Amino acid sequence: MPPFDVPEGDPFGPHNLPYGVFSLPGSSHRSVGVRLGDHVLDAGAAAHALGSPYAALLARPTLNPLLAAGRTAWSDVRRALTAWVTLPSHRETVEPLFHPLSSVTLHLPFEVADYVDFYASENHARNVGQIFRPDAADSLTPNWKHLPIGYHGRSGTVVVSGTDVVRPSGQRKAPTDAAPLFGPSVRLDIEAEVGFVVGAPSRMGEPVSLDGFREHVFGLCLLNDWSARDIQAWEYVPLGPFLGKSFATSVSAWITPLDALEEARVAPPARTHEPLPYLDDSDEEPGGYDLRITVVVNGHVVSEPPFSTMYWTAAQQLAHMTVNGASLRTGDLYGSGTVSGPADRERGSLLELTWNGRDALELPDGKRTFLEDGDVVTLSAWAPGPDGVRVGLGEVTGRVAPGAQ
Ligand SMILES: O=C(O)/C=C/C(=O)CC(=O)CC(=O)O
Ligand SMILES: [Ca+2]
Ligand SMILES: [Mg+2]
Repeated sequence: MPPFDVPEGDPFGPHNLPYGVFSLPGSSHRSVGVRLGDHVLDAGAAAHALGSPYAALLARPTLNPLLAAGRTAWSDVRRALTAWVTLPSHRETVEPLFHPLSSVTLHLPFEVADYVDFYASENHARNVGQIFRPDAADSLTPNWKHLPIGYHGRSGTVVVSGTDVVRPSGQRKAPTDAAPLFGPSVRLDIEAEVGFVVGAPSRMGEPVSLDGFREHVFGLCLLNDWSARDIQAWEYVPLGPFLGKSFATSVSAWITPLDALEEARVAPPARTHEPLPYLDDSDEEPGGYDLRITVVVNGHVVSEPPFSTMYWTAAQQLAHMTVNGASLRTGDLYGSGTVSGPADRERGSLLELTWNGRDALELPDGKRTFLEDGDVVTLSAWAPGPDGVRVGLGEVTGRVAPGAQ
């Protein structure tokens, strides 16, 4: 059982060390935790016991102080943690500060400041374009290859993995309906995404360039952008997503630091249009990440979206988000946009997987177009790590609870 002896090849070995926030049974006290195997280390308690200068940053109920501390502190803390969980000399002190994962409650690990969601998968954008705008000349809008399209979402409804999602009610109007109807959504969907967590803030009026990505972004998580397609299709013209998406966004409990994902960096797809200079990453380090996502509905794998296929990178999204001088705050979260690969079973939404409900998925326990009450959706992912060992990205799960009638 000792966490020090985590099996070789474990995706949550000492090469990973994602951060979260946990509490123990019967206690409301929240602590910053670091995952090792199937245990969580009380990072603040370990820092205190070892007399670390980072004890004050880590002995907090949220990751925000650590996020705000910036890249040098992030690297120092990670180096220290790696030593604490691997050096035999620390074992006696640190080992009692681990708790089995099964015994703790995981919480939303940071206070979400602003939330932005992008639209960066070309496969997804083309699929949705064909479904929502079948009469348009091109499935991509004319701006798509020139800027990463996004919208500001609702940060107050970002919830941690495991939180039930109540089916939203709202207006819908199919082209065949004479007038709008009101009631619980009948086209509740998921969107498999990766969320990027901003740590270091920026100043208003000062855009963050592509190479500022690593200075400002701490790490990433998995994100499910729950979407009510019927509400969305009726409301979105001309200002974009609103109530069809603002009711809930789920994130994984573990934030994987960018430093754990060095081996996963890959070049994004070849650009078919030369971007404007502030988005031109041709001379930058590879901005893509090779993350392999799995989408599971009620225990059945329905899709395996490959994040490496995303056209716009997280660094380009950050540069675009701030090019007008908008500032970053600690705890800002931005979603990559739905991840859809080129193959049918690589699509990141039921909208695409069922082609707007036309082609039901045949699951072992029945057909599925959109989500039904009681359905459980789980996104998980891993990335290549050092020496062929995987970096586990944890999971984000949620159950659909019935809406108000
Ligand atoms: O093309 C549209 O009108 C709508 C697209 C979406 O719903 C996707 C969205 O939220 C962005 C994304 O996740 O890629
Ligand atoms: Ca989305
Ligand atoms: Mg959402």
